[in-house]
Amino acid sequence: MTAEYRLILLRHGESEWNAKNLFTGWVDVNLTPKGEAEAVRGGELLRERDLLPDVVHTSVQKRAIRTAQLALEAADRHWIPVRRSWRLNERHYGALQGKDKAATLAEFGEEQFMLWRRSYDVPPPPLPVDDEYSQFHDARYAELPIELRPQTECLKDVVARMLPYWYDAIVPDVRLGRTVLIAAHGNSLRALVKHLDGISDEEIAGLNIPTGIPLLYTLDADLRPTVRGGEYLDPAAAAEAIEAVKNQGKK
Ligand SMILES: O=C(O)[C@H](O)COP(=O)(O)O
Repeated sequence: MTAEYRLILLRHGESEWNAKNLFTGWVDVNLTPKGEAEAVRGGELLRERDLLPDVVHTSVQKRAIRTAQLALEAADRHWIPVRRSWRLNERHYGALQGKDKAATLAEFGEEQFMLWRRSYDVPPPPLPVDDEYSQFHDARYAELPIELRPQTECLKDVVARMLPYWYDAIVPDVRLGRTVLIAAHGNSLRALVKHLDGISDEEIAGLNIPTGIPLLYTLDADLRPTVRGGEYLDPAAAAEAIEAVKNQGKK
């Protein structure tokens, strides 16, 4: 019989900087009340579908951590083991961190804006380590060798730093037959989806992940998705929210 494993991806709920339309990256902003409600709804969807996580993996950023906590509370799974890694953090947005998306689009034009936002291998300019929006000296990265602390990243960089965690920390949980919840970010989840679905470097530009809606992947014995793209637990809300993410900056 073919083994089937369950993996649930959850982008954090709306953050304060999502609401303000600012590039965020590694800046540690909180959830808005709407984002908190999205996280709770995400947990309710898990409970309704009997997809109760056995273990949760999060980034070290509070919008993902709090989303996981709120979702697990709503699913009555407060008690499950938690693991966190900087490798699940949002893409470091370099010098764009703290900048308004619409103003950046107006200043640099659509081509450059989309290159920075969605190209696979073009990072934004680096963020100086002493910039007000730099996290280079943040306590949570104190044990991270300085050569691993990014000052900017493209999606290709995120794939490279995320995959070791996937293979070494998440896959062993999946292989044990646990229902694994990953609470992370738009671009760290795009990196994982690219890997799982075998999406090309070009095609990945068109993939957007909405906040707060669980995305279920069922994986076969070789950890390949049985359904390419997985299944959003609220497909109608996901479709609408994906359009909104795609058009950020254009309003
Ligand atoms: O870091 C950010 O600004 C967002 O979380 C992701 O933004 P993006 O959809 O513009 O890449």
